[in-house]
Amino acid sequence: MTVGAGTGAGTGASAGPDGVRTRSRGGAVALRAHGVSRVFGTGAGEVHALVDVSVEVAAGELVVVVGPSGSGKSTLLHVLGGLDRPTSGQVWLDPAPGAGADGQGVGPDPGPGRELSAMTEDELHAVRREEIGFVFQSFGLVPVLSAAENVEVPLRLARTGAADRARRVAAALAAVGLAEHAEQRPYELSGGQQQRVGIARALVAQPRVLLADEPTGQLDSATAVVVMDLVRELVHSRGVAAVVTTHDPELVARADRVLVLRDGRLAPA
Ligand SMILES: Nc1ncnc2c1ncn2[C@@H]1O[C@H](COP(=O)(O)OP(=O)(O)OP(=O)(O)O)[C@@H](O)[C@H]1O
Repeated sequence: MTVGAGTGAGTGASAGPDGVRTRSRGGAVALRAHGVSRVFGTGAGEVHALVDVSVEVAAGELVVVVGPSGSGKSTLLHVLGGLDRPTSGQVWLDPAPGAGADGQGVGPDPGPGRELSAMTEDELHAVRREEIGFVFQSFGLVPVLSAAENVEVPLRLARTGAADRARRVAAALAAVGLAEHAEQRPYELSGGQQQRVGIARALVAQPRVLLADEPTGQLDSATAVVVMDLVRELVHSRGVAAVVTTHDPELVARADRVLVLRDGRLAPA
């Protein structure tokens, strides 16, 4: 685990000259933010929720974001996942390695990667549906649907064929240890089981990126550790680039790298 992440003491990590928080595992960069700021206008004035945040996340890397309440963790996740747009700065999926404007892969131009922050709403919808999995603190399951039907939702949205859907839902439920619970509705499952359904749903469409906002916030600490271990195992085995926010120090130990946000800024390592 690398804490602070500026210097990246893990495998294959390095700090770019522009202070980009580089990856700590060896996979290719899957997600990259450069100089991202987000300002909210409120009745009381401007809130600078994110200030000049730069970060890279590699395929197969689990990055955990910590920080006090209001430090910008959820805002960062929303901007990384295309649920919100930065006021300034850019977010890219699949930035090309070594294609930066300065020839070292660290400039503001990432080469032929796809800039999330410049996409139309329709393009963003498609990318969020097909390439980004979201996990929520409150699970976000549809109460009248079974576990299998909840997991199936992203595949229906992607118009995946019925036979393929059935196969992939069964595999996703098996991957989170819920093969025996496919027909149960959320209220018939424990909190940990419900969140495992949420994780299966997030991963069933085989996204490149997984974003989880306090995924264990409603779970007791023993269950939280089991769920986080599952997330870690799936992220590593499937090569997904994952960013997870948490307040729970126990979960931080599961991270490949920890980012600390304070007042919207990444704290130095
Ligand atoms: N839609 C919004 N409009 C105005 N201000 C907002 C909005 N969303 C977030 N903020 C403000 O931006 C700052 C960062 O909020 P954010 O939710 O990202 O923090 P957080 O670290 O996730 O907090 P918590 O740990 O309590 O969930 C806070 O001051 C918050 O009040």
